[in-house]
Parts: sequence; C-alpha cells; structure tokens
Amino acid sequence: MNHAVTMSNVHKVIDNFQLESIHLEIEKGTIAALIGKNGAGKSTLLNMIMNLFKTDGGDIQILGQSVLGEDESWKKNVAYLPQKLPLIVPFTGHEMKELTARWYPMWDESLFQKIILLFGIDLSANFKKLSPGTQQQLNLALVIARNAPVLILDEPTAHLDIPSKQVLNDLLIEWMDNGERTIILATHQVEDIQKLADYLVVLKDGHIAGQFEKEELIETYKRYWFSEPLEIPTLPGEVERKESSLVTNRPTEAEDFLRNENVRCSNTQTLELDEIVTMLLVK
Ligand SMILES: Nc1ncnc2c1ncn2[C@@H]1O[C@H](COP(=O)(O)OP(=O)(O)OP(=O)(O)O)[C@@H](O)[C@H]1O
Repeated sequence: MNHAVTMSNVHKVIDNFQLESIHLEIEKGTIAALIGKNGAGKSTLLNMIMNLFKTDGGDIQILGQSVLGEDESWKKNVAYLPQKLPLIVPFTGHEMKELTARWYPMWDESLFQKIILLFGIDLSANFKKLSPGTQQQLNLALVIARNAPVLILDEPTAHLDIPSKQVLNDLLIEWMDNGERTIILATHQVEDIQKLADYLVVLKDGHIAGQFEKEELIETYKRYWFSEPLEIPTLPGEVERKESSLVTNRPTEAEDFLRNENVRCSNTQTLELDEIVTMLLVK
C-alpha cells in the first residue's frame, strides 16, 4: 500500500456546488499541493477527506483505512489544519498546548517547543488577543507537533509574514525527512508550491482537472519567440498565442510541427511556475 490518501468516485452536492466523481491518489512520502481558483472546492475536498463533510457516495481512505465507517482509528494517522477554525478560543497558548498534547499519543513536545521558538510565540498570551498571523503560527505548531504521518494543511501561509513563510517551509521539509510522511496542502502561494510540492493537484469547478509531477510540468511548458508575425495553424498543445510568441505543453510535437512548416523560432524559453499555474487554472 503506497498511498497515504485515496479518493474513489467521491461526489457531493452542496447547495449549488457539486464535487464531481473525484478520483485521487496521494503517494506516501510526497507533498501534494492542491490548487484551484477561489470556490473551486479545495476546502470542501479536504473537509471530506477528514469526514467533516459527508460524501454522497464513493470511498475515502487514509493509509488504507476508510474514513467513512464506524471505526475512527484512522484519525490518529492524520493531523488537519482547516482554513478557518470554528471556535473562539478562550485559552492561552500554554493551555491550548496542554489540551492538545493530552489527546495525541504521538505528541512531540520538543518539536512543539522548537516551532514556538522559531516563530517567537508568547504562549502566555490569550489566543484571541494574538494577531491572525501569530494565531496561525500557534495553530501550525499545535498541528505539526501531533506528529501524525499524514498532515493536511488548508492555506497554511495565508496570514504569515515573509520570514515566517520561510520558517514554515524549512520546518515542513525537515519534518518530511524524518520518516515516511505525507503532506497535502491547499495553497494560493506559488512560493509554497515551488519550495514544497512534489505534485500539483488541480481542482476546477469541483472536478480534478489534472495531477502533475512538478518538475515534469516545468519541463512540459515552452514558449517560442518568432521574429515575424505568426501565420501558422494551431500548434500541438498550444495554450497561448501572442503576436510573436506561442506557448505549448507538447513541445516535442510542436517542434516537429514547426520544422515541417519550415518556421524558425528566434528564441525558446521555459516558463516560470506562476505562469504555468495560471495557465492550468484559467485555460
Ligand atoms: N457549508 C457550506 N454550505 C454551502 N455551500 C458551501 C459550504 N461549504 C462550501 N460551500 C460551497 O462550496 C464551494 C467551494 O467552496 P470551497 O471553500 O471548498 O472552495 P475553495 O477552493 O477552498 O475556495 P478558496 O480558494 O476561496 O478558499 C463554494 O461555492 C462554496 O460556496
């Protein structure tokens, strides 16, 4: 069993929104970035993995165990940080830590203290008086220190300042090195994807539009520049055409095509990840 999370034919209707027949396999030992435009269904999908939203059908497994049955022992294998926490917390950081640590047998106190120190969090302050960024830092410390083999984070860097984002990315990379662990993170931040993700899972209007290995994806997209205005038919894999440039995601076929058409390009370039992500989400 090589999968940390699988979803088979999962579907769900919530008011006017529909998650359509989701098939997803997240390999153990990898980091998957779940990306999609606002309202694409990322948080809904993560809530369904955690069985917080009931499915209308299909199956979801974490480390081979269905999350939909009576047996809830799968919960020890996953730590989840939702985008929005539903509670107004009347506790200090110290109290929150005591309450959380008690529930989780794999709690790693030294990791927790290390994260608190790295972020510089005052644990004696009341949670509700902390800034949104500091609240997010504390929530991250509470969730990462649970040390579950599967970590699910919904927009973990949304409120963090630039140095804290770096701290978190370094922490997560180090955390991954320490055993067979898996992270799924929903994010809008290209830096998170760039630094962390092995795979990108693209969600569009409630369906999975594709799952891509990041390095392969970067190799796949190419832009060709031409010194003369273009008058050629659509290229294989063409995803963008401007006056003197073309982008394709099937470069080998596109280059054969250009040769056959006797068209020479003046320059070729790979694309930045943010451009590729934009094309994946809007085209
Ligand atoms: N509890 C709910 N009741 C009704 N509709 C809901 C509920 N939760 C989510 N939705 C709807 O599901 C759709 C997907 O929302 P979701 O929050 O999953 O998107 P998202 O991709 O996480 O968006 P964002 O990037 O803005 O966080 C939206 O149309 C939203 O209105």
